[in-house]
Amino acid sequence: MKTLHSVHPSDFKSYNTTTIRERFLIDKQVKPDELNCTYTHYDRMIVGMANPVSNVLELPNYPNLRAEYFLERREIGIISVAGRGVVKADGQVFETNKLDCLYIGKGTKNVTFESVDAANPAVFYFLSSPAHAVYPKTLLTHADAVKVELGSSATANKRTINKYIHLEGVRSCQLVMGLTILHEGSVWNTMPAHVHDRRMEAYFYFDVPAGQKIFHYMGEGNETRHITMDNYDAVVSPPWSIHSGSGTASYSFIWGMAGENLDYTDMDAIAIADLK
Ligand SMILES: O=C(O)C(=O)C[C@H](O)C(=O)CO
Ligand SMILES: [Zn+2]
Repeated sequence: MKTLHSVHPSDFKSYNTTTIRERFLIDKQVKPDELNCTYTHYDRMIVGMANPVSNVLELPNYPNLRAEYFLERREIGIISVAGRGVVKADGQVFETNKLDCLYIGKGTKNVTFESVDAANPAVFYFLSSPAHAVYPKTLLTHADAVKVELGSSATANKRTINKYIHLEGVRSCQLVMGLTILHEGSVWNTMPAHVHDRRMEAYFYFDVPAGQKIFHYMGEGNETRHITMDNYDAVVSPPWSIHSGSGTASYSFIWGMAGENLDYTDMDAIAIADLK
């Protein structure tokens, strides 16, 4: 499993595009009949993607976890971003449609991913962080997620936030997870931008139309940089970094965090006028 190490904000200022991409971008991980994970040293979050087509894919036990099985000391949040799928967790069967979310707690020994229809295969994005307690396996449909409307068409940032795993939603030890859908004609996410010193964050962009790009902004508010991203690319955000994007078309993205607390609203906003 690939590893991403932590970066100091002072070092980040000297990074060129290639180095930023090497240190933060998780790209080209969605491949037919493959499950791929990246271990980050940001709150030990694992970022993974599974694209079962004709095979059943099992969540493996990686040697660097030094565990009996993947979820021995971890929890996992899984969101489906394409197709109809089936996730089996120690004999329990969960059927997923696009945008449904499944939480599986610590202590679950066997997790598998499969597609219902190989002609329209499922794509799963998942995040896993260390866990100290067992919370129940829970499937939350997109319809049942808490929705918050933000932004406006006038500022090209009209979007719907869907909260799945959070303090008042599906319970977890550390994971906070949901997804944001940009309305047609809106292209800016997370603007005004923010940081949260108590949590890292990862963004996974999807439903990016073919031939379009996301410009993802990172760095301290007074020292920003960008990288471009494609459909199904993920990027990690250290606690000192803004995480905001603009697309050349509307798109959606999954956000997920781990760290000190489960409070989605614990953010420090940065005024647009102060961004550099
Ligand atoms: O569009 C947005 O704004 C977001 O979705 C923000 C993320 O949810 C986030 O960064 C949470 O910390
Ligand atoms: Zn954030």
